[in-house]
Amino acid sequence: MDPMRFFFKISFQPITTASSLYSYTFFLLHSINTSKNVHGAQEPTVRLFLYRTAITLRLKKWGHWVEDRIHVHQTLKVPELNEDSQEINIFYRKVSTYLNSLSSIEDSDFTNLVSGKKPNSVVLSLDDDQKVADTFLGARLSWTNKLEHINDEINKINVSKKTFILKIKKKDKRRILQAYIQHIYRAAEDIETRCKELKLYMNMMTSSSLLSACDNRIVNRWSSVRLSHPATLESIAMDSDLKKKVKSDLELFLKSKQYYHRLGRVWKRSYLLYGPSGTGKSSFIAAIAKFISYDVYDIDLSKVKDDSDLKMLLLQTTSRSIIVIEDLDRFVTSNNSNSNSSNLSGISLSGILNFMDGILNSCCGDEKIMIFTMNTKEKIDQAVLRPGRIDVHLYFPLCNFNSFKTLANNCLGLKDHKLFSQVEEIFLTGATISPAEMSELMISNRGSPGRALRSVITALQINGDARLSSSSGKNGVLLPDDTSSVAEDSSAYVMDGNCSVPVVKEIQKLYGLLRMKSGKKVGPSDQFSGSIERSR
Ligand SMILES: Nc1ncnc2c1ncn2[C@@H]1O[C@H](COP(=O)(O)OP(=O)(O)OP(=O)(O)O)[C@@H](O)[C@H]1O
Ligand SMILES: [Mg+2]
Repeated sequence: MDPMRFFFKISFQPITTASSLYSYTFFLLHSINTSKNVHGAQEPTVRLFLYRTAITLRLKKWGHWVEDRIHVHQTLKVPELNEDSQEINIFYRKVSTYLNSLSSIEDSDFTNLVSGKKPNSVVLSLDDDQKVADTFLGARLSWTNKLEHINDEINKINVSKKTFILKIKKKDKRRILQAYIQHIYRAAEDIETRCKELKLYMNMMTSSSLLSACDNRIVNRWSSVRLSHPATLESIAMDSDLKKKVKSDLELFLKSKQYYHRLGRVWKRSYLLYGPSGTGKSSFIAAIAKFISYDVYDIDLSKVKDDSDLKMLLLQTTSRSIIVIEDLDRFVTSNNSNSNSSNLSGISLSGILNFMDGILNSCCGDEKIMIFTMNTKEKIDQAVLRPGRIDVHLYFPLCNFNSFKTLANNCLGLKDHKLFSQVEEIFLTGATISPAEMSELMISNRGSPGRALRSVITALQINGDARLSSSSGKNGVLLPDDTSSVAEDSSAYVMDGNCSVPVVKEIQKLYGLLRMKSGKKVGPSDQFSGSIERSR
């Protein structure tokens, strides 16, 4: 046989099974024998290694065979349907998901490939009567996917019954069975979460007729679509350290069920994303949802009738989800705090505060992330921002040179270009632009990177000029208490209420401007494109 053809035939099988290993051994030895071996001295070593590995595997298999004959085993059945109710046995589903994820199924000589739940995904699936091995806490277990055909004498039909059969040593059963079942549940839930198709839920308007028609019934207030937003954490232009911190914060949250429960707290975490328009806040929410595989419940407050309607919406959310309220600053401002009302007719400020941290959060399944977005947090009622209601504050700034580079890489595939230095110099003058505007310029000129960068430079110059002329009324000094986007930008540096850093930033900008006007080249500023502030 042509060795290359043989190689292609076997190369899709993992090498870990004995049979595959024999095939590889055969192929390699065949190649060694048929080709002129340039490494002639190594041939015996390779041959020895392959024989030794294959023999070890075979001996291991025999060892298991002998062990299986010596020990008393017990067999446990997991039927697809519950015997009494004939409803689906949930544990059967979990076992199926779990077994199909085992690495030993990949090693089988034969297995099925079926389409997964995500578009274009393919997953492995056990075949009828196929056996698969597993190990847990040092015990060896064997599963069989049994399909029984039963003759139903009464109804005169043939019925197929699917069952998973677990073979376990009697001595191991008492020691590991309970823990093993919990392990299967946990692993299957993790896989289901990762593989599920994400959904975006939106609240529907409550019409009075709908409510009166359903006086005594709970109406589902959510409608859902597939969450198909293409943003990922990788595609968001953001300070890389900040991105890492957010990722590890989320990962820690996911692992902290016991911790939260021990503290007697609801297992939830709240984020505030704030910053000018077009800086990626909404895209970031979609990216987080994908990162942790959570559904998103997007609450449009203008469609919420009153406080109890808001409570009902929360009650109808499921665990492992992200609850989002966008543009909260439009609805809750500090002016309303005395009147205990929001800018919405039926919803009170206390209704929103209770929504954020109230007892209801514990009634609708925990493991929730709450995300609120706003353009500025200056005018928001401070009660909204207190720790517990908002755990992490994330600032989304306008573009700096680093985020420009990320966008140039994402949109134009450019890692470097001769015009980069010119872009950097303009950023040092304090000129800036939103990532939305920047990416739009790049995408519409993607056919010519040079033209795209020149259009970015022009846009930055125009924005810079506009900023200069607007600040000239203040003797050319950008004040830190300016409530324009500069003041917003400066809050990225406020950690634990220290307000001295923004002034430094303004001086840096002014310095950059003066250096550029005098024609001298300025080194890259150490700008930080975002911040993570924790309120604990
Ligand atoms: N930091 C960023 N990285 C990558 N793309 C971005 C970023 N910011 C904005 N964009 C792009 O700009 C567009 C608008 O972004 P997005 O809607 O997320 O902004 P936003 O902050 O939510 O704005 P608004 O406050 O007006 O709701 C999106 O298409 C997104 O891809
Ligand atoms: Mg948005």
